[in-house]
Amino acid sequence: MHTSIATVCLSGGLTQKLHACAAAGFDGVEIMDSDLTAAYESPEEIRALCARLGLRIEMFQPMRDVEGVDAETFADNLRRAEAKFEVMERLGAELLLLCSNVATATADDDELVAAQLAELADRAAARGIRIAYEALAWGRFVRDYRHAWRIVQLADRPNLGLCLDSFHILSLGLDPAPIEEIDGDRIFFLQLADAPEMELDVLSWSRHHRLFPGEGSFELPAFLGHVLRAGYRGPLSLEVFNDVFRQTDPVATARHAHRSLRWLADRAAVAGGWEQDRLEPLQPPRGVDFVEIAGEDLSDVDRLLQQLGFDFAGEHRSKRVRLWEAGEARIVLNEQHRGSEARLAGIGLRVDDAAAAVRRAGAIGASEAFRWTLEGEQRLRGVEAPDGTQFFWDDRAGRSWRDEFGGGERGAAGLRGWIDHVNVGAGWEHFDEAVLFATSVLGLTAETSSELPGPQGLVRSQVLRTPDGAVRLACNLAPPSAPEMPRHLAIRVEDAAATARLARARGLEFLPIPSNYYDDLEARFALGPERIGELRELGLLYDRDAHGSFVHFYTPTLGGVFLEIVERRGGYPGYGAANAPVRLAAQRG
Ligand SMILES: O=C(O)c1ccc(O)c(O)c1
Ligand SMILES: [Mg+2]
Repeated sequence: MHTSIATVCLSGGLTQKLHACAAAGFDGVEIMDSDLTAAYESPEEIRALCARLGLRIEMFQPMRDVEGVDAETFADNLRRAEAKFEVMERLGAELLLLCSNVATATADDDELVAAQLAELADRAAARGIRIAYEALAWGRFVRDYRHAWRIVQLADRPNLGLCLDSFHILSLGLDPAPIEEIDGDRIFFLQLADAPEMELDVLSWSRHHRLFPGEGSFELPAFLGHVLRAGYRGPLSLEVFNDVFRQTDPVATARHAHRSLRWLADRAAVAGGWEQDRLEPLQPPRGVDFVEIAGEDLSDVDRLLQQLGFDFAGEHRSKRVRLWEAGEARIVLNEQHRGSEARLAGIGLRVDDAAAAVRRAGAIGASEAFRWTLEGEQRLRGVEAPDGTQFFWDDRAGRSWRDEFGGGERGAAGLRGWIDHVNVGAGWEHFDEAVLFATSVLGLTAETSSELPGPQGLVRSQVLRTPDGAVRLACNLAPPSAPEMPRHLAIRVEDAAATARLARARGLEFLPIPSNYYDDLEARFALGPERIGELRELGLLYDRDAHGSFVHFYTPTLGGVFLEIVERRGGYPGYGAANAPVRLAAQRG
């Protein structure tokens, strides 16, 4: 696989972008003329920089709105083209991207369009330049790649072919299967972009909301399969117009972009049954082994866990680390982090083959997590998520690392629990990347995202989980005004009311819930005075759907973390989303 990326995906000046592309491991770039025009470096200097960085200039987009116009306009377009061919020669670029005319075309006449493209191609041929014609979804007359292919066939020039762009094809709902009927040698270039489902005009959708493969709702592995089966062997090039990626660190974005291509090539290889570009198989985790909270002084978290009914399971024999347990729920408190307040720092996952998970993560470009490990201790290996949360894999069911803890008493307090879900949060600049990380590295499945009303506006929320629900992460998009939203850990218990009563008796204060909430609850579910009275007295939240019911409560926030206790009855699949506004408002105080 040859990888390429359009410079329009990244922020910064052209030379900065090129350095970022090279550092991320791309083999080539597509350059948009606006990037070159705004650069102080000459085309020769850009060419030399690319050569030094080991980047091929795969394609250059120097002009638009060329074909389907009257004779006078076309004559001027040819003059423009000659000037741009010269720039391409200086740049060392031999493939020119020509988008279908969106503005100046006056004739819906394939013969005329083909004749004009043929003339342009002949002039380009004299300079050794090839032209890739791309149907834009909002083209004046040419919007469908099959239409563009008919025109290219009519023009019949060896140096005129197609540029296929997944966005223009899939956004219009066009069937990608007939791509296989196109002669693969005439597909000169392939641009790849994903996108979320949206009700929006296609131009705005394309210019602002494209995503890297694996982050939206397009079936890109299947799409790529069609293109490869047509015989295309050119580079896979990302062309992602997105306001977030245009504002964030280009080095980080380029790495993120490269990871998305590795993911896509692997998925296409698996679906298509070919060996090339395969990664180690994805391993959906079997469960959560532990959750780690880190900070300088976690004594208030100790108190909280004791009040909730967790057992103190011991201190680590050589590190300032403590273990608390409630049945299958294991919480590690790590005080090796000077100067930081409590935060949710890591998650241990159980998999069948931890070494294979680490290899796959490395191949896809995830950063390995660093962890102090002393002689004789189990080495936990894992990776860092885009927001810095560490994920560790263990295939020994947690027994060996737990043996490193001593001096506690397991089973004393008697609370039985499981880690139900972990809210990992993500800043606005990491959200889409966090989704790709969870699917491509952790082997989780993304559910459709939803929006929860909060006191500072809607909070975008994305659940990532295993199909069996053994591992569930909730990723909430923090608003720019509150980038450090607290994260939380939800413990599932058999009886949330009993847990709440005991915790209250041990002095735990809950997040206060407004009385209006219980009036509303009674109106919605007619639970009866006794049940409502109990919920109100204990400060519990409630939800119900066709599958079952959900009772939960929240602890106060300690530093940057809080806990939630949940009880699921029947097959209730959700997270009490209806109660999120109450919780978010209560936490705001
Ligand atoms: O939005 C655009 O103008 C634009 C330009 C070049 C492309 O390849 C494309 O897909 C869109
Ligand atoms: Mg394109």
